[in-house]
Amino acid sequence: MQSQKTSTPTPDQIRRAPKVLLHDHLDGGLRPGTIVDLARETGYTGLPESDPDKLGTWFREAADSGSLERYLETFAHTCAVMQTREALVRVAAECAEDLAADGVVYAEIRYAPEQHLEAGLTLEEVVEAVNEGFREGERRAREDGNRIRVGALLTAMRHAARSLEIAELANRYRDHGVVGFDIAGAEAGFPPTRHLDAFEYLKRENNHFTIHAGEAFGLPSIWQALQWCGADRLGHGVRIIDDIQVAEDGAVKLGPLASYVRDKRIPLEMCPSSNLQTAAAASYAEHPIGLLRRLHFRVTVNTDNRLMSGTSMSREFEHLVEAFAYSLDDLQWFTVNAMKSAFIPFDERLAMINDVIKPGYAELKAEWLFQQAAATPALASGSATPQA
Ligand SMILES: O=c1[nH]cnc2c1ncn2[C@@H]1O[C@H](CO)[C@@H](O)[C@H]1O
Ligand SMILES: [Zn+2]
Repeated sequence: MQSQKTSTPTPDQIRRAPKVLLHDHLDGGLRPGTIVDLARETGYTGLPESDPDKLGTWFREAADSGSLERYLETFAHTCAVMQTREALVRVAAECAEDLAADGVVYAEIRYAPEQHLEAGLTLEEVVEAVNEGFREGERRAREDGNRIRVGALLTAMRHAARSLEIAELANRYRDHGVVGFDIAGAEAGFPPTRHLDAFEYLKRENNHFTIHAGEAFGLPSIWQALQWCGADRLGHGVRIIDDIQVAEDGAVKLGPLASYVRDKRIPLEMCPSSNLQTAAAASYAEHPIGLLRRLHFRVTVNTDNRLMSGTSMSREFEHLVEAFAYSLDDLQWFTVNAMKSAFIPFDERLAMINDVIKPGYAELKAEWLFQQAAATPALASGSATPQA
């Protein structure tokens, strides 16, 4: 009899598996229907479509542009409707609710407070509104029987000049819903060292940060993020592949930067679908995540922008299962990697791994046993005696 133990996880199992998300933009994950509602309520007339389904399609297609710069243009519409306290609370609450319904148990959601000041909110009011929304979403998730914990990462835009101010904001809200800092936006022409003062400040404060690096620009960006700025994690980091040589016989040689990233267990926040849209990778099967996972880099799987990529954590896992035949053990490995790399305290990360993630996967991994028993009713009724 063939064991089902190693069979491919089903979409339903993937959805029920506990998942951890470290790289997801608040302004890249709105429900299309919410964008339409908020545009009406706030008087924003610039939306390209007014029907939610068509608007969702518009975002996916417009973001499917082959360039990070064009991909980022779509955020003008989401940021436009996220300018009031009520809008931010709603978007954040729905974010937590949607992630929890998808089986995400821990998420770090990022956004750039400086992009939400157009209607007169202060930076503090933006952070407090988003925090309120996350708490509301966690509460609604509990009511629905789901469990999720959400922390915020404050992003500074790399083309702008407010990074030190945003880093100070992140530090001030450190024990109040904010768990770290990030820089995002166009990468080419805006190297991480442009914001060195912000990173040096956070290091002096013993605070945590990640840097978008190695997405639309290569090794120099990753090198700066790590060796000049001291990033705890890399947002994307896919281009680390440029420092890895695979010979025809399969022998692998890591260059000095790739060795450093692997040796120091630098977490890579990989976002496969987003990378296909910005042409940082050609297909799921060719995405560097396959090789990096085999080489035991500290790889994590993320959504980046659920709206623009029409994705979810479950969808990202499904794509990878299809491309690389990953098992539940592989999905657990990605999830434990992500939890180890989170910015919350060590004891909480450990409890999440031991008390939530491992038991969740253990339960899923045991399902084949019971499915098999149910599929052989003759044995259960005793009419067929198994041969010893
Ligand atoms: O993959 C990405 N690379 C770089 N920047 C990004 C990416 N996704 C979103 N943003 C940028 O981050 C801002 C704050 O959330 C978004 O408004 C968008 O401009
Ligand atoms: Zn991102």
